[in-house]
Amino acid sequence: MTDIQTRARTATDWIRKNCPSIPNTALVLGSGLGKWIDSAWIQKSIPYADIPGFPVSTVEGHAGALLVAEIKGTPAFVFSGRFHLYEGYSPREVTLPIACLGLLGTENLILTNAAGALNPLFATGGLMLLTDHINMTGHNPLTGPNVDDWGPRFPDMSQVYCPALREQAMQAAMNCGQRLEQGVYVAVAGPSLETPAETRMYRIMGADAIGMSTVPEAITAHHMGLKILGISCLTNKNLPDCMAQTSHAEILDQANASSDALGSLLSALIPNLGGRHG
Ligand SMILES: O=P(O)(O)O[C@H]1O[C@H](CO)[C@@H](O)[C@H]1O
Ligand code: HPA
Repeated sequence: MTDIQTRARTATDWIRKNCPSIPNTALVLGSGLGKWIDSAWIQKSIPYADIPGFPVSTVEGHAGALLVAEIKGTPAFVFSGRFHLYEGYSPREVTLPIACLGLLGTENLILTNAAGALNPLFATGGLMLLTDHINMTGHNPLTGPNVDDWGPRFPDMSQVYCPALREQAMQAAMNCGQRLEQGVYVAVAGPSLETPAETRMYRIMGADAIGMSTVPEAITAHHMGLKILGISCLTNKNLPDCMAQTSHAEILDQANASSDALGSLLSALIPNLGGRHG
């Protein structure tokens, strides 16, 4: 067994023993995107530091706790805080919580993030559904010996973001009267933000939004057969010809401001996802 397999199994066994239920849906909250979760929905909040084998969150805006919640009556795991490559974690460590979900048998995974808008038509504060991604991190969480029990050596990536979940998300947005853009997310390693020349390159490559997360998680989840939905909150415009300065503080402020819109969308969507636990 590889070290990461052992850590994932240890963490999974611990979660199984210590959580009142194993929900069929899990949500990863991006930077500053957790304000909408009603404290009354949280059955249990487990600091990552309590889960053996788990990394700990080091970035502001990422609380670092696994919440066992009921979102409008539907059970969900909420990862309040994620891990990024720039924190110094290996690609496998960054996605360890996702591997645990695969081992627990959770079926639906919603990945959210704060991202810069590369598409000039997308507004700051808006939400974008991921139709696809480009991995420019220079890393892949599946590097190294393949864990055959988890998935194939060469996973097909022709459809990472589940079309049926996307359709349901579009429907939920319509029901909430919300605009939901659709586009391609490019992941970079960070932590430095992009230069105008880099921004121009990513736009020419076909990306609509840019961030430093989500893609490693989506690769691991897809490898293990989870159904994935990705939603970016567009916290800043990232346009090469009128590049405005930005900072993590500004990104967090905008994520906070947009968090209620994300919350309305997810509260409308999650109860309709269905599956093992409804
Ligand atoms: O992708 P999330 O975790 O939302 O965070 C985004 O916000 C941070 C930059 O401010 C980066 O970590 C970027 O990836
Ligand atoms: O403009 C950005 N670039 C990279 N990551 C980000 N996360 C939020 N905004 C950005």
